[in-house]
Amino acid sequence: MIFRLGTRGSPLALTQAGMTRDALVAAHPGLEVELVTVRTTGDRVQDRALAEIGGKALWTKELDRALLDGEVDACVHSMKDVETIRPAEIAIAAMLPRADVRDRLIGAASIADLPPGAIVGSSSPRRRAQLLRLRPDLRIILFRGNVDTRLAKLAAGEADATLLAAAGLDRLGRHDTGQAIPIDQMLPAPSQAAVGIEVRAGSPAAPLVAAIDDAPTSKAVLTERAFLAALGAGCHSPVGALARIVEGGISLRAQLLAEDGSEAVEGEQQGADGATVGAALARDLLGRAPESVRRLFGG
Ligand SMILES: NCc1[nH]cc(CCC(=O)O)c1CC(=O)O
Repeated sequence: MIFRLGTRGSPLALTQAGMTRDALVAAHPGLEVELVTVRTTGDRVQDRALAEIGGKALWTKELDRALLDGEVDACVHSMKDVETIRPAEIAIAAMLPRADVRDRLIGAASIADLPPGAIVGSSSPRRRAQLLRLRPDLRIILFRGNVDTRLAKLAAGEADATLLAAAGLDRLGRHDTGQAIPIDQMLPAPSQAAVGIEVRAGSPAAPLVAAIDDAPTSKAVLTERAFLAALGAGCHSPVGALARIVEGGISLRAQLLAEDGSEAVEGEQQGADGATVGAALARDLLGRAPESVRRLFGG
């Protein structure tokens, strides 16, 4: 039997699919894994913000269909790009060990070092709001495309700086690109730096893939996703969230922002159960959020 693993075709997606294949083969010696590349709407449309054209489903829709039609046995995703609510027939069977969760700034040594009025390329509402919160003088312009495309735009002078996830840069071997921004300055996106593998619920692939699950990563990322679900967050709402395993359970930090960064609310909660912690922190933050922030969330 050949195990068919669906993936997007970007260099980062193919790297993550290769890591998944290696983990599957290590857990199941002799298993033959074939990568099946699927082009998604998110890959095709490069000139508009995702919010305008339909959101995160654009990264998964075509892969979901290939999975549900039985063309592939499993799909590899950056969990950050996977919608909070998934079709009932699809299950997240495993996550690979999480990479560096931080964002990296490329083009300046730190956020404080950016010249007054500098132009920063980013299409992420979270990064935009967090940057403007720290530096209201900055100008944020739309920057889309895969990691290499964005670095090329920066090199071409379209912006003074850009922000990218350390995880993606590291996985592409770009360990020296950019400066890591401390978590206290920029809380990462929920699920950032996590790779997840989805299967058809109840299929033979489910236990096979579950064998490579990194439990601490799954626990943290599922907590961040529970928080998002409880927020009723549209996927374009400016929100940061990071869970970590602590003695006796899980601790979750999160921040909600107004789109222009003028207002924000943040907090931290801890408990034994990730879903409970996520829901409790969502309730707490929504209860305290100023109107400019609360109206961005579905409640
Ligand atoms: N939205 C694009 C996306 N999805 C996942 C990553 C990087 C890897 C990750 O965070 O898991 C990126 C690029 C980026 O934000 O720099």
